[in-house]
Amino acid sequence: MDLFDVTTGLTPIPIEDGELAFQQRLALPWPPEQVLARLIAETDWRAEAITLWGKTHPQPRLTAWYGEARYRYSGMTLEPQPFTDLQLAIKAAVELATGRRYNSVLLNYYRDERDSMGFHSDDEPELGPEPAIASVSFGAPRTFILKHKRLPRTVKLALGDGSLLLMAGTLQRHWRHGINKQSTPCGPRVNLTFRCIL
Ligand SMILES: O=C(O)CCC(=O)C(=O)O
Ligand SMILES: [Fe+2]
Repeated sequence: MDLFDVTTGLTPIPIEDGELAFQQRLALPWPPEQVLARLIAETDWRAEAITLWGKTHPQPRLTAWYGEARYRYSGMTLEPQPFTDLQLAIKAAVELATGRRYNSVLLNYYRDERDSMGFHSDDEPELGPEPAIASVSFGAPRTFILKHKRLPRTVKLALGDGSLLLMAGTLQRHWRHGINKQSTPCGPRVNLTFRCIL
């Protein structure tokens, strides 16, 4: 099956050493601002700690892990909570749009312009060698930055309200991605990355 079949509405973004595809607006039964408000209110948000240079800090955003599988990253094991009805509805729309199945979701809540996500690859062994990771964003647009691990290449994408970004193929092996703090004030944003834990 062609991952980028035009009938999915996903448009490939040409990139070396990986696959990326983008859809401005994922088809959902509710307007994105309603989904954002419900995700903020209904998610069991956690302020996980990170250790940098031997010092422990709260992560600069809130997170939550839902679905059917345990997840280990950065030395933490996240026990999942069962998918909510809203997450299942978003997951169904994402599966239809991407032609792939997912069994888990990581939610990130960027409360304002000061929240961020450090550069990383989603390359944990339990995701498999060429994971499909579907990223859905609600709320304030933020700039998603991809940096190649060896080549001097940077790709910037504005991930707007209700958008869908699919990362696939060898992308995680060759690129890191992250979201920087920004100086321009902005409202809240919630991002969901649907994954398939093997
Ligand atoms: O918030 C985003 O767009 C990125 C999220 C991300 O990279 C992740 O959850 O692994
Ligand atoms: Fe990521």
